[in-house]
Amino acid sequence: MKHYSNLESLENFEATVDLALELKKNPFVFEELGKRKTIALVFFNNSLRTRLSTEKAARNLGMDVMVLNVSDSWNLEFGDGTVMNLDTAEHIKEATQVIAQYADIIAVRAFAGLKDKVADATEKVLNAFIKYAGVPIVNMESALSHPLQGLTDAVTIKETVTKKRPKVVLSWAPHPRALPHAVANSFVKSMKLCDVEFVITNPVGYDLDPKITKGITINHNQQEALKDADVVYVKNWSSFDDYGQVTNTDSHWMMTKEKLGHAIFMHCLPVRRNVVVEDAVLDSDQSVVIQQARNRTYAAQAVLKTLLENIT
Ligand SMILES: NCCC[C@H](NC(=O)CCC(=O)O)C(=O)O
Ligand SMILES: NC(=O)OP(=O)(O)O
Repeated sequence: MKHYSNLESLENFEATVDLALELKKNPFVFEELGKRKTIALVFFNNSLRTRLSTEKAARNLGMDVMVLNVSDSWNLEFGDGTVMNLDTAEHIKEATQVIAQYADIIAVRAFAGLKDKVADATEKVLNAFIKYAGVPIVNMESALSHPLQGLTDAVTIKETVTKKRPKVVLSWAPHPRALPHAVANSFVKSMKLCDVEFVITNPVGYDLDPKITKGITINHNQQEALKDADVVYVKNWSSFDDYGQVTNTDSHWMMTKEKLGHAIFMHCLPVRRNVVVEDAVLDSDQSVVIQQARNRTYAAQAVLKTLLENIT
């Protein structure tokens, strides 16, 4: 694996899930691997979990860590041949190569703009790093995917659910803001790689990219979809068809204790209480959201270990 840009980058998904579970038991066994190696974490957007868990993962492997919030740096230009006499002070071509002078691995977070479907699909920021930096790149949530989260979610289900071929439901929830599709996309891809019965439920007009959901049951009736679920993963996303728009805020789609039944509750966090999910769910033993956040460290560590082995 040269870069971790999406879940397909992994040569062996199942082995990586198992590696993350091993690393959770013994986090420091590879602490020599990353010695004298540096990772730069570059953020174009906010973060709590990804920022801290990726840093912790790198430190567990003996790496040095640097963090750059792009909002503290120069305004970046992405255009080709632009006459840069306006607001942008530095071109992404120089910026990526310069960061690579200080870092052996670069991890990048750059969300979808949600204004232009075609533009978001080009993964402009992630791909610029891959094209120009010349070092391995890790996706910390891009326009279309959040593969560190998708990997974590498979790890969390594997360690929590003992039932063979459990029923997993991805259930859309309302949200006041337009949110990206990345988390949902990577969860779908992750579940396609796991031995589970997988169903997606969302309102009409909120179907995810059909190229990603191909072969998966989408049920627009939430009650029907949730029947006999073992795992319920809740997430909001904005409309894909009416790209980036919030066309539905129906609170009936909020997850409740009653709807959850006997299932465990998952969410990538951050989550809006009593909008996306009611308190009674988050405050119950059925919620594994904190365990999920913990597992982010070991999923990131499995990815970084694999990348480090290829550069040493
Ligand atoms: N990285 C995990 C989720 C990040 C982002 N959520 C958010 O922006 C929530 C912000 C809010 O609730 O205002 C998303 O859905 O992709
Ligand atoms: N789940 C997740 O990626 O959280 P942050 O956005 O806080 O990093």
